[in-house]
Amino acid sequence: MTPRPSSRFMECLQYAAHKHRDQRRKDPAQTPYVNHVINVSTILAVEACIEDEAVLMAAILHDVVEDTDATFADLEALFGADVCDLVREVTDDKSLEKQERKRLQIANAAKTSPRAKLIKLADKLDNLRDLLVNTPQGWTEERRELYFVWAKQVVDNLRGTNTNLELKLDEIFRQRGLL
Ligand SMILES: Nc1nc2c(ncn2[C@@H]2O[C@H](COP(=O)(O)OP(=O)(O)O)[C@@H](OP(=O)(O)OP(=O)(O)O)[C@H]2O)c(=O)[nH]1
Ligand SMILES: [Mn+2]
Repeated sequence: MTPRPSSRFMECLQYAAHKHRDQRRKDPAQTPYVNHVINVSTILAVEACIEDEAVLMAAILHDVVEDTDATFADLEALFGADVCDLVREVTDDKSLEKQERKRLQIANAAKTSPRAKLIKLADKLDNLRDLLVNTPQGWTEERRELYFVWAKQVVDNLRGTNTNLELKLDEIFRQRGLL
């Protein structure tokens, strides 16, 4: 029988689409924000062949606490502690200065659990694929280049997690002369 998405997974999609409904990405086309989280979960399912449903659900929810009014308590009540804890692992503390958040992403990457590392790798892969073809609104070329350099530092601390995703990221870093 053809597998179908679980009700839990569908509820995640619906919840993320609702919470991110007024947000747009920074690309010139102002893509709906939810496209990004769908991309991240799809990268994990299709390109990394991940079947761990909590990981695929957490990928859909990975920016919902960082960027909307959703709380970890909401996620735990709706989707359970396992999914909630994964989202917690990949959520930046928005109360910190931006430079400190960027530094912590590099430092914390190595300490993250293997399942959360998968989400972080797919997140960076989607952001970098976008940056290869778009310059976010208001960004200079230099800022775009610095994002590639910073993302490589994060990815370097996530290695040994998924060969396929790491090969695809390395292809991008090679293209940008960083490898
Ligand atoms: N490439 C790209 N990025 C965009 C776009 N729109 C929003 N973003 C987000 O912008 C972040 C990078 O911009 P920065 O200036 O470094 O960070 P900031 O959003 O905290 O100011 C990425 O977050 P991140 O911390 O790297 O990851 P995450 O927040 O997605 O988890 C990415 O998700 C877009 O159109 N293209
Ligand atoms: Mn993201």
